[in-house]
Amino acid sequence: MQGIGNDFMVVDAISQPVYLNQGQISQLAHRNFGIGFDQLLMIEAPQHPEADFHFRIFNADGSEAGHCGNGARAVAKYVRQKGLTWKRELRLSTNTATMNTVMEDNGLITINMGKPRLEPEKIPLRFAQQSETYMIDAEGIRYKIGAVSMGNPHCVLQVEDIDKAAVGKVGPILSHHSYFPAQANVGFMQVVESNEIKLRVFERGVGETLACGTGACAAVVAGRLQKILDEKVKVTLPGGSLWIRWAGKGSPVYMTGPAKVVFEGQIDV
Ligand SMILES: N[C@H](CCC[C@H](N)C(=O)O)C(=O)O
Repeated sequence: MQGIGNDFMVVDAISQPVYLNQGQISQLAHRNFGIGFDQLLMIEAPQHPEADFHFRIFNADGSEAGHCGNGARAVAKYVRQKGLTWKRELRLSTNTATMNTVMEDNGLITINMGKPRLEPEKIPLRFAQQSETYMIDAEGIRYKIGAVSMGNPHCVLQVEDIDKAAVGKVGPILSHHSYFPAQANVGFMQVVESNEIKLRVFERGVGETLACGTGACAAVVAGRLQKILDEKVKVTLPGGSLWIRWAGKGSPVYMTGPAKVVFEGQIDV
Protein backbone atom coordinates (compact mmCIF):
# COMPACT_ATOMS: atom_id res chain seq x y z
CA MET A 1 0.00 0.00 0.00
CA GLN A 2 0.99 3.63 -0.29
CA GLY A 3 -0.09 6.91 1.23
CA ILE A 4 1.11 9.77 -1.05
CA GLY A 5 4.16 7.76 -1.93
CA ASN A 6 5.12 6.55 1.57
CA ASP A 7 4.86 2.83 0.91
CA PHE A 8 4.17 -0.14 3.12
CA MET A 9 3.96 -3.86 3.31
CA VAL A 10 0.80 -4.48 5.34
CA VAL A 11 0.41 -7.88 7.03
CA ASP A 12 -2.70 -9.25 8.74
CA ALA A 13 -1.17 -10.85 11.85
CA ILE A 14 -4.66 -11.57 13.26
CA SER A 15 -5.73 -14.31 10.85
CA GLN A 16 -2.26 -15.84 10.61
CA PRO A 17 0.82 -16.18 12.87
CA VAL A 18 3.61 -13.83 11.71
CA TYR A 19 7.20 -14.15 12.94
CA LEU A 20 9.66 -11.75 11.26
CA ASN A 21 12.92 -10.69 12.87
CA GLN A 22 14.80 -7.44 12.24
CA GLY A 23 17.05 -9.04 9.61
CA GLN A 24 14.12 -10.51 7.69
CA ILE A 25 12.25 -7.19 7.77
CA SER A 26 15.21 -5.22 6.43
CA GLN A 27 15.73 -7.87 3.72
CA LEU A 28 12.05 -7.67 2.66
CA ALA A 29 12.26 -3.87 2.69
CA HIS A 30 15.10 -3.87 0.17
CA ARG A 31 14.05 -2.24 -3.12
CA ASN A 32 15.94 -4.80 -5.25
CA PHE A 33 16.51 -7.94 -3.20
CA GLY A 34 13.17 -7.80 -1.38
CA ILE A 35 9.64 -6.54 -1.86
CA GLY A 36 10.66 -2.95 -1.14
CA PHE A 37 8.90 -0.64 1.33
CA ASP A 38 9.49 2.25 3.74
CA GLN A 39 7.68 0.54 6.60
CA LEU A 40 6.14 -2.84 7.49
CA LEU A 41 2.74 -2.48 9.19
CA MET A 42 1.75 -5.51 11.26
CA ILE A 43 -1.99 -5.56 12.11
CA GLU A 44 -2.77 -7.29 15.42
CA ALA A 45 -5.81 -7.84 17.61
CA PRO A 46 -6.54 -4.87 19.92
CA GLN A 47 -4.63 -4.77 23.21
CA HIS A 48 -7.42 -2.91 25.03
CA PRO A 49 -11.22 -3.06 24.71
CA GLU A 50 -11.81 0.36 23.20
CA ALA A 51 -9.52 -0.20 20.20
CA ASP A 52 -10.70 -2.04 17.10
CA PHE A 53 -7.20 -2.95 15.88
CA HIS A 54 -3.60 -2.54 17.01
CA PHE A 55 -0.76 -2.16 14.54
CA ARG A 56 3.02 -2.19 14.89
CA ILE A 57 5.38 -0.26 12.64
CA PHE A 58 8.84 -1.41 11.51
CA ASN A 59 11.11 0.85 9.46
CA ALA A 60 13.09 -0.39 6.47
CA ASP A 61 16.14 -0.96 8.71
CA GLY A 62 14.02 -3.26 10.89
CA SER A 63 13.75 -0.78 13.80
CA GLU A 64 10.34 -0.50 15.46
CA ALA A 65 8.61 2.88 15.60
CA GLY A 66 5.73 4.09 17.78
CA HIS A 67 3.58 5.74 15.15
CA CYS A 68 3.05 6.14 11.42
CA GLY A 69 0.47 8.62 10.12
CA ASN A 70 0.39 7.50 6.49
CA GLY A 71 0.43 3.93 7.76
CA ALA A 72 -2.62 4.51 9.97
CA ARG A 73 -4.65 5.53 6.91
CA ALA A 74 -3.41 2.41 5.09
CA VAL A 75 -4.43 0.17 8.00
CA ALA A 76 -7.89 1.79 8.22
CA LYS A 77 -8.40 1.11 4.51
CA TYR A 78 -6.91 -2.39 4.56
CA VAL A 79 -9.02 -3.85 7.38
CA ARG A 80 -12.22 -2.77 5.62
CA GLN A 81 -11.02 -3.96 2.21
CA LYS A 82 -10.12 -7.38 3.68
CA GLY A 83 -13.49 -7.67 5.43
CA LEU A 84 -11.96 -7.60 8.93
CA THR A 85 -14.53 -4.89 9.75
CA TRP A 86 -17.39 -2.99 8.11
CA LYS A 87 -17.11 0.07 10.36
CA ARG A 88 -16.45 3.50 8.78
CA GLU A 89 -15.08 4.87 12.02
CA LEU A 90 -12.31 2.85 13.63
CA ARG A 91 -10.18 3.25 16.73
CA LEU A 92 -6.62 2.15 16.08
CA SER A 93 -3.77 1.82 18.54
CA THR A 94 0.00 1.64 18.18
CA ASN A 95 2.63 1.16 20.89
CA THR A 96 2.59 4.89 21.68
CA ALA A 97 -0.72 6.29 20.44
CA THR A 98 -4.45 5.66 19.96
CA MET A 99 -6.37 7.36 17.17
CA ASN A 100 -9.86 7.62 15.68
CA THR A 101 -10.10 7.19 11.92
CA VAL A 102 -13.03 8.17 9.65
CA MET A 103 -13.49 7.04 6.05
CA GLU A 104 -14.77 10.22 4.30
CA ASP A 105 -17.34 10.03 1.48
CA ASN A 106 -14.68 11.27 -0.96
CA GLY A 107 -12.44 8.26 -0.20
CA LEU A 108 -9.98 10.23 1.90
CA ILE A 109 -9.34 9.22 5.50
CA THR A 110 -9.32 11.64 8.44
CA ILE A 111 -7.41 10.67 11.56
CA ASN A 112 -7.46 12.22 15.01
CA MET A 113 -3.75 11.79 15.69
CA GLY A 114 -4.02 12.72 19.37
CA LYS A 115 -2.25 15.58 21.12
CA PRO A 116 1.36 16.38 20.28
CA ARG A 117 3.86 15.83 23.08
CA LEU A 118 6.07 18.88 23.62
CA GLU A 119 7.82 18.16 26.91
CA PRO A 120 11.50 17.35 26.12
CA GLU A 121 11.42 14.12 28.13
CA LYS A 122 8.43 12.91 26.07
CA ILE A 123 9.97 13.61 22.66
CA PRO A 124 12.69 12.59 23.80
CA LEU A 125 15.03 15.57 23.51
CA ARG A 126 17.98 16.29 25.78
CA PHE A 127 16.95 19.81 26.84
CA ALA A 128 15.87 20.73 30.36
CA GLN A 129 13.30 23.39 29.47
CA GLN A 130 10.43 23.07 26.97
CA SER A 131 10.51 25.77 24.29
CA GLU A 132 8.96 26.67 20.91
CA THR A 133 12.43 26.39 19.38
CA TYR A 134 15.79 24.95 20.36
CA MET A 135 19.32 25.78 19.12
CA ILE A 136 21.40 22.73 18.18
CA ASP A 137 25.07 22.87 17.10
CA ALA A 138 26.18 20.19 14.67
CA GLU A 139 29.40 20.01 12.68
CA GLY A 140 30.13 23.70 13.14
CA ILE A 141 26.63 24.89 12.18
CA ARG A 142 23.93 26.19 14.57
CA TYR A 143 20.40 25.00 13.72
CA LYS A 144 17.19 26.51 15.05
CA ILE A 145 14.68 23.64 15.31
CA GLY A 146 11.24 22.77 16.62
CA ALA A 147 10.90 19.42 18.43
CA VAL A 148 7.60 17.52 18.66
CA SER A 149 6.48 13.96 19.34
CA MET A 150 3.38 12.51 17.71
CA GLY A 151 4.23 9.22 19.41
CA ASN A 152 7.53 9.30 17.52
CA PRO A 153 10.28 11.95 17.66
CA HIS A 154 10.41 14.83 15.15
CA CYS A 155 12.92 17.61 14.58
CA VAL A 156 11.58 20.39 12.32
CA LEU A 157 13.64 23.13 10.70
CA GLN A 158 12.55 25.94 8.41
CA VAL A 159 14.25 26.40 5.00
CA GLU A 160 13.90 29.14 2.37
CA ASP A 161 13.75 26.80 -0.63
CA ILE A 162 12.70 23.16 -0.17
CA ASP A 163 14.27 22.14 -3.48
CA LYS A 164 17.68 23.36 -2.31
CA ALA A 165 17.45 21.86 1.19
CA ALA A 166 20.42 19.58 1.98
CA VAL A 167 18.12 16.80 3.22
CA GLY A 168 20.61 14.00 2.44
CA LYS A 169 23.40 15.76 4.34
CA VAL A 170 21.70 17.55 7.24
CA GLY A 171 18.99 14.91 7.77
CA PRO A 172 21.29 12.18 9.10
CA ILE A 173 23.33 14.69 11.15
CA LEU A 174 20.28 15.91 13.07
CA SER A 175 18.51 12.54 13.11
CA HIS A 176 21.45 10.95 14.92
CA HIS A 177 22.31 14.00 17.05
CA SER A 178 23.09 13.22 20.70
CA TYR A 179 20.26 15.59 21.73
CA PHE A 180 17.85 12.98 20.29
CA PRO A 181 18.56 9.83 22.36
CA ALA A 182 16.03 7.83 20.29
CA GLN A 183 17.10 9.56 17.04
CA ALA A 184 14.54 11.69 15.18
CA ASN A 185 12.62 12.12 11.95
CA VAL A 186 13.88 15.41 10.45
CA GLY A 187 11.40 17.67 8.63
CA PHE A 188 12.53 20.48 6.29
CA MET A 189 9.68 22.99 6.05
CA GLN A 190 9.26 25.86 3.56
CA VAL A 191 6.41 28.21 4.54
CA VAL A 192 4.55 29.17 1.33
CA GLU A 193 1.62 30.88 3.09
CA SER A 194 0.39 30.79 6.69
CA ASN A 195 -2.00 28.02 5.53
CA GLU A 196 0.37 26.17 3.18
CA ILE A 197 3.83 24.63 3.54
CA LYS A 198 6.14 22.43 1.50
CA LEU A 199 7.85 19.64 3.43
CA ARG A 200 10.55 17.02 2.92
CA VAL A 201 11.31 14.47 5.62
CA PHE A 202 14.43 12.45 6.38
CA GLU A 203 12.83 9.55 8.26
CA ARG A 204 14.47 7.69 11.14
CA GLY A 205 15.20 4.14 10.05
CA VAL A 206 14.58 4.80 6.36
CA GLY A 207 16.09 8.00 4.93
CA GLU A 208 14.20 10.55 2.84
CA THR A 209 10.69 9.30 1.98
CA LEU A 210 8.15 10.77 -0.44
CA ALA A 211 5.88 11.59 2.49
CA CYS A 212 5.65 11.35 6.28
CA GLY A 213 2.28 11.70 8.02
CA THR A 214 3.50 12.25 11.56
CA GLY A 215 6.14 14.55 10.04
CA ALA A 216 3.42 16.69 8.45
CA CYS A 217 1.63 16.90 11.82
CA ALA A 218 4.87 17.77 13.64
CA ALA A 219 5.75 20.49 11.12
CA VAL A 220 2.35 22.20 11.53
CA VAL A 221 2.59 21.99 15.33
CA ALA A 222 6.13 23.45 15.27
CA GLY A 223 5.02 26.20 12.86
CA ARG A 224 2.00 27.12 14.98
CA LEU A 225 4.07 27.22 18.15
CA GLN A 226 6.35 29.68 16.31
CA LYS A 227 3.23 31.67 15.29
CA ILE A 228 3.92 31.35 11.56
CA LEU A 229 1.09 28.94 10.62
CA ASP A 230 -2.71 28.95 10.83
CA GLU A 231 -4.97 26.28 12.36
CA LYS A 232 -5.58 24.57 8.99
CA VAL A 233 -2.56 23.94 6.78
CA LYS A 234 -2.10 22.21 3.43
CA VAL A 235 1.16 20.26 3.57
CA THR A 236 2.65 19.42 0.18
CA LEU A 237 5.31 16.71 0.23
CA PRO A 238 7.17 15.22 -2.77
CA GLY A 239 4.58 12.40 -2.98
CA GLY A 240 1.43 14.50 -2.56
CA SER A 241 -0.56 16.63 -0.11
CA LEU A 242 -2.07 16.18 3.34
CA TRP A 243 -4.48 18.48 5.18
CA ILE A 244 -3.53 19.09 8.79
CA ARG A 245 -5.54 20.89 11.46
CA TRP A 246 -4.36 21.85 14.96
CA ALA A 247 -6.27 24.32 17.17
CA GLY A 248 -3.30 24.71 19.54
CA LYS A 249 -1.95 23.37 22.84
CA GLY A 250 -4.30 20.92 24.51
CA SER A 251 -5.95 20.00 21.19
CA PRO A 252 -5.44 16.91 19.04
CA VAL A 253 -3.96 17.11 15.54
CA TYR A 254 -6.20 16.04 12.64
CA MET A 255 -4.76 14.69 9.39
CA THR A 256 -6.68 13.98 6.16
CA GLY A 257 -5.25 12.15 3.17
CA PRO A 258 -5.47 9.13 0.84
CA ALA A 259 -4.38 5.49 1.07
CA LYS A 260 -4.19 3.02 -1.80
CA VAL A 261 -3.59 -0.70 -2.25
CA VAL A 262 -0.84 -1.25 -4.84
CA PHE A 263 -0.54 -5.06 -4.90
CA GLU A 264 -1.56 -8.14 -2.92
CA GLY A 265 0.38 -11.38 -2.63
CA GLN A 266 1.88 -14.07 -0.43
CA ILE A 267 5.45 -14.47 0.77
CA ASP A 268 7.26 -17.44 2.25
CA VAL A 269 10.05 -16.41 4.64
N1 LIG B 1 10.20 6.67 10.47
C1 LIG B 1 9.22 6.89 11.53
C2 LIG B 1 8.05 5.88 11.42
C3 LIG B 1 7.19 6.10 10.17
C4 LIG B 1 6.57 7.46 10.15
C5 LIG B 1 6.05 7.93 8.80
N2 LIG B 1 6.16 7.05 7.70
C6 LIG B 1 4.63 8.49 8.94
O1 LIG B 1 3.85 8.45 7.97
O2 LIG B 1 4.31 9.05 10.03
C7 LIG B 1 9.90 6.71 12.90
O3 LIG B 1 10.87 5.96 12.99
O4 LIG B 1 9.43 7.32 13.87
